[in-house]
Amino acid sequence: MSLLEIRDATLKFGGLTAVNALTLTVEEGQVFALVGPNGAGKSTAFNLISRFYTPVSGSILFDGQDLLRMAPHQVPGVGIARTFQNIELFHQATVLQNLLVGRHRHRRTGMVENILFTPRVRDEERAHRAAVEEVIDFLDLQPYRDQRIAGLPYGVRKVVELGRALASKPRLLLLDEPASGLSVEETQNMRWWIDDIRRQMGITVLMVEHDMGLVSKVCDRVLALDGGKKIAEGTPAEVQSHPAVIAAYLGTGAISKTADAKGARK
Ligand SMILES: Nc1ncnc2c1ncn2[C@@H]1O[C@H](COP(=O)(O)OP(=O)(O)OP(=O)(O)O)[C@@H](O)[C@H]1O
Repeated sequence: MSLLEIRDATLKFGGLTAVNALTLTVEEGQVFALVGPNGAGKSTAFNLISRFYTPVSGSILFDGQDLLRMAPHQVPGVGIARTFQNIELFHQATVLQNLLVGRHRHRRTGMVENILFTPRVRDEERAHRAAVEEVIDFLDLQPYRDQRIAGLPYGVRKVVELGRALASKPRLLLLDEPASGLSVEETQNMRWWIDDIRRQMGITVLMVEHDMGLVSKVCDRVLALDGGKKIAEGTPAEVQSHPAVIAAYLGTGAISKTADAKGARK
């Protein structure tokens, strides 16, 4: 059974079909990318999986479970975590506190136990701390662990957001433009982390990304959208050289520029 199966999903905003009969299958252990020019429907597809939007037709199954029967707040509980195009963190809280938020889905103790700070609460707290410290080590966030988000550079915030998603120990990680706004060096680090997230942590990754250099290095499979429709699917090389993809990007120059820039630093 595939980990994620979207069948014929369509979403409209008024008269605009943002996602048009999208069919997509992500296998456990894959790193899969959704690409396409601006307005192609990539973020909308992500928001369908997160259940922020409900398709007018089609189905979405996660590990065989019908995601469309779930409310958005139930999605992390089945093992799906995500990052956002515009980083979503608690700016006045520290890195450690933000990562602890990621542990929310694993909390088993109730409000009364927490007020009384029972031994069960103390044990649970220790386990959450240990899980978060593991993520801090993995992402080299030790120098920032007690700093507030508000004072951190953009590139570090981006890593913290990734950390918050990882702290929930998901089976599927949705990354919305993980390289956007990052320097060449930070993008390189992101590449290693995505590789390690798959290899060491065994987490499946589905990402939206414009940087074709990053996509071609970390992804097994790529699906290209344009105008809400699938126009190509295959390996990064197959999709990049597909005539429909070249035509969709024609004029934006994005696909060749990003590939050239990353190729140069290889
Ligand atoms: N909340 C909304 N209300 C109305 N139209 C929307 C809404 N969100 C997105 N759209 C439209 O739906 C289409 C797909 O948008 P979407 O944000 O999914 O594209 P995208 O591929 O993620 O683009 P980008 O790469 O610029 O983020 C676009 O035409 C966009 O203007």
